[in-house]
Amino acid sequence: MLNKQIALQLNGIWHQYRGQSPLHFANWQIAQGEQWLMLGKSGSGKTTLMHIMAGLLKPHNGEVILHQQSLYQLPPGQLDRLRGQHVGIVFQQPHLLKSLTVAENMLLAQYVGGKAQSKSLVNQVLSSLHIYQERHKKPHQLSQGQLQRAAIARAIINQPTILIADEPTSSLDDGNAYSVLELLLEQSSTTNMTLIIATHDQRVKSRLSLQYILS
Ligand SMILES: Nc1ncnc2c1ncn2[C@@H]1O[C@H](COP(=O)(O)OP(=O)(O)OP(=O)(O)O)[C@@H](O)[C@H]1O
Repeated sequence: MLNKQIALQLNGIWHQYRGQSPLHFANWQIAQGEQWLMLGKSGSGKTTLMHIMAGLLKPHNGEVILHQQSLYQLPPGQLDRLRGQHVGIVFQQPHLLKSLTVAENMLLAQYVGGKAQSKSLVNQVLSSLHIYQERHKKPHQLSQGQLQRAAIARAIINQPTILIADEPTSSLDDGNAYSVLELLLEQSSTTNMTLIIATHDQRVKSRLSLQYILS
């Protein structure tokens, strides 16, 4: 059997917001290319854990190991670099700069990620997500489905090895939800990108078999 490379590992993580009960998270080992669902009722800590996994929130305790590096033991500059190199994030609400067009948002993401700015790569990614025609539009000129696809394009433009998506389909109608989900799964399969989707969405649950459940 092939020995799959471990992409991300959580050991002994818990976090406590001021004045709240601590949130404890079970240990989790994720191999490169795996496609996981993160499930849990509202308030169970899904968004918190995604931020911890992505290097955006240091937990009170425990270790996040991303490609053999213990994230929060790194100095901030190195943590940012490692995150920029490996992790793409799709937030619940698309994070695009309102004053820039879709294509300009992608070019900015390349710049911020320390990559060469490449219009041809931007065009290729926008085409693969079926929003090439919308490249000169600003976020407020897009439909919800187009906006979410643009957010996915922004998250994958730097070819992350891990994509973390927080409720990526919850605001979409059935047609758009299925197409966004298929795009995420296809992107993950063709590039061996690890995929982690937090969701309440029944339409998503039936398509992924690996599940991490928050209690
Ligand atoms: N910045 C914060 N300050 C204080 N408490 C917070 C903060 N962010 C989240 N919480 C609390 O932590 C708990 C977990 O929140 P979190 O957003 O991670 O849950 P979730 O599972 O993503 O919820 P939902 O499915 O409703 O989005 C909740 O009780 C929430 O009120």
